[in-house]
Amino acid sequence: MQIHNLSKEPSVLNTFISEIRDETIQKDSMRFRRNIERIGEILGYELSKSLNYKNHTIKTPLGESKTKLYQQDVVLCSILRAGVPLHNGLLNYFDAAENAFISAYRHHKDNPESFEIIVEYLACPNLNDKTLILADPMLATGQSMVATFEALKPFGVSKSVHLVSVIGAQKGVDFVSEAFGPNTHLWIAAIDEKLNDKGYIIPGLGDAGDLAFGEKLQQ
Ligand SMILES: O=P(O)(O)OC[C@H]1O[C@H](OP(=O)(O)OP(=O)(O)O)[C@H](O)[C@@H]1O
Ligand SMILES: O=c1cc[nH]c(=O)[nH]1
Ligand SMILES: [Mg+2]
Repeated sequence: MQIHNLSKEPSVLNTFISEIRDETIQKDSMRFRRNIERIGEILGYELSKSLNYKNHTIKTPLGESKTKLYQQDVVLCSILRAGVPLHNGLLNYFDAAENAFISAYRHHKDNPESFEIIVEYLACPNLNDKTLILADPMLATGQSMVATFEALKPFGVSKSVHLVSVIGAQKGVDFVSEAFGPNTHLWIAAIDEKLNDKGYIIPGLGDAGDLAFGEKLQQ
């Protein structure tokens, strides 16, 4: 897996990351969602540089312009709930992408320290020979990404896989790096040091789904 950690090079992206982490600014849920969306746009732009391009000639009113355009074979799959604003950001740039949605949540069983990933809802187009982008803002243990990819297998074999995430823990990055094959990429805005005993990224930002959409009752 090729890991593209965008925070290695300082840019305006750092401002958006700082705002979603900041315990005061992140309380503005509209700003939180918009910042995740803006980060999705930046990650999508960087990812776009790795796609396949073909020569095209565009007729302008005054002549012809030669350019290269990417192959329109992108399927954008996001993990509910926190994936929704990231999905919107990516879709802002991949206009004609097909879309898949999957619900994968961490179900805490007997104690807050242990959980299993529950996949319930899945809507997905044919993935054969497509460019699959799997998006989830938080890559903590990496189990949600791996469980999602497993659940997508009956829908076909994509020609390439791109994971897109905002903040990851090194442990989760190592886990997906091992689980996904060589023809895969991870596009990520920041990689943090560790997880706490409840599987939250430290320093991270807290609970992305709750910050974007409000607290949910535990099932
Ligand atoms: O890498 P992992 O250890 O699998 O954890 C990451 C997952 O946890 C969060 O989802 P959560 O269960 O909080 O659901 P939500 O989006 O509905 O809040 C997050 O959005 C990821 O999907
Ligand atoms: O730190 C974390 C880990 C999982 N999900 C979140 O929203 N935050
Ligand atoms: Mg959550």
